[in-house]
Amino acid sequence: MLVEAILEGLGLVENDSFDHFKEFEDGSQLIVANYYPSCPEPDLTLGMPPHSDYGFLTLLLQDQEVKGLQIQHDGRWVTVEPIPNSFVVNVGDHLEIFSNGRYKSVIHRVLVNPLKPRISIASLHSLPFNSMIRPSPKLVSDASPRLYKDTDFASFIEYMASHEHKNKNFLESRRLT
Ligand SMILES: O=C(O)CCC(=O)C(=O)O
Ligand SMILES: [Fe+2]
Repeated sequence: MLVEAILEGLGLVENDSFDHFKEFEDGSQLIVANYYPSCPEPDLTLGMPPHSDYGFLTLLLQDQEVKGLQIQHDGRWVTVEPIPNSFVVNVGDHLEIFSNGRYKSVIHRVLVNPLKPRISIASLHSLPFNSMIRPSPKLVSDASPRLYKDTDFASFIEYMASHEHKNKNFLESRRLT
């Protein structure tokens, strides 16, 4: 549903939607359970450092009681208040690449709480692990040149094993300019 709406919003439904839908239906899902112990000195550390998610979309179930997730917006960190019975939906690197920059992968981090531990569950969705992710050809033109290199899981592993990740994030490593 979400992916359909996004493809429609990008103007791709009438053109090559069937190929895309099929690939997404056969796509990958990675579930991550995060546990952040309480920390007596929360100003000295982070639960999770700033990053963007590898994948197309992340559905995140936040702890209902203990906040901690922050997104970077206009150069500031903004706390994402937990909303009962709802998922936070994050745009990941693959959607930024696929949409040739029309959607922006969101940088986020997690603070720790001085008194209570926090739990979150993230479900990362993308194309199959062996698929190549590239800007949709329909979104590349003279007016909107291709911004990202081809990207697959192997390139992510290569990046993680390299020294590059100390200097820039994965998405930056895929930029052509
Ligand atoms: O714990 C959270 O709220 C966010 C977790 C997260 O960013 C991740 O698992 O990638
Ligand atoms: Fe994340």
